[in-house]
Amino acid sequence: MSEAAGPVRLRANAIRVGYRGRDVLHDLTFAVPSYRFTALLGPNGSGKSTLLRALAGLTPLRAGEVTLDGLAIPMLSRRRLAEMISLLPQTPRAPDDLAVADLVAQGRYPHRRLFTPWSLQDQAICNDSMRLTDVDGLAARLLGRLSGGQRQRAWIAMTLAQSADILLLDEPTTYLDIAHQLDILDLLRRLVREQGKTIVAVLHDINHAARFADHICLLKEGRIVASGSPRDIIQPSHLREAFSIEATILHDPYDGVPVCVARK
Ligand SMILES: Nc1ncnc2c1ncn2[C@@H]1O[C@H](COP(=O)(O)OP(=O)(O)OP(=O)(O)O)[C@@H](O)[C@H]1O
Repeated sequence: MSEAAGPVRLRANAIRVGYRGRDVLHDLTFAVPSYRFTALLGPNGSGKSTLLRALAGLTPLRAGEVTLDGLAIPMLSRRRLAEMISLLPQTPRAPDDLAVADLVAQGRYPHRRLFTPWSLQDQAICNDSMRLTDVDGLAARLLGRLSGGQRQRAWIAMTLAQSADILLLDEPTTYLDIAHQLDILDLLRRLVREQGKTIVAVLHDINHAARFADHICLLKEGRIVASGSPRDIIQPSHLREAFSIEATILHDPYDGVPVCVARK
């Protein structure tokens, strides 16, 4: 169930990850579908953030390996990895007195060389990233003076400015109002369709995953319980197994997308 049907660039092979004495991911294998938008869903504590960090090469593995284009991640330099993979963590940190434009410019660091001046291309990419995330009007504002949602969009802009092929996003819609949630999810889908990005995003909203993702990977207690298309995964049996909920699956009369109505 965990194998992707299409091409695969990023792959976790039987990875075991833990903190102190406890394993959190148990010999988990996951082939990230390339050029697709994958949603990671699962209950709190099921290991979604841990898996995302492991895919980004930021977590020591107790067993197994993560490979990018067939190479184990430790074989790649930090710079090379950052050119290929951009991670937006769940709670990113930056000084409150940093301006939005300066945060977004940080995204360019893997592409910059010592003594190379900031280029027009760097600036154009940052401007584009801010425009796409609707923070271009906030470029001069300090992070500490933004709302939670504005700050989250600034971080997404920084993640985009990195120009990586693979984006790993931990709860990118947190703090966003419904219109901005839909904007960001639509943007992610367009980045996949129009720019050939590969995206894995931790989402908590089953219906957003059903509507926007091409692929859903359902985690429970550090294991993948189901992985496949939204239609295959948004099923009462899978949702019961992962979340212990009773779900009724309807279909949006407008476009037929599955809609989950959940009860305990
Ligand atoms: N730095 C850490 N030190 C110790 N335990 C940790 C650490 N980070 C995560 N854990 C534990 O690992 C397990 C998986 O956590 P993880 O954050 O990956 O889950 P998650 O599915 O992303 O959860 P959530 O939906 O709540 O964000 C949890 O039991 C958590 O308590």
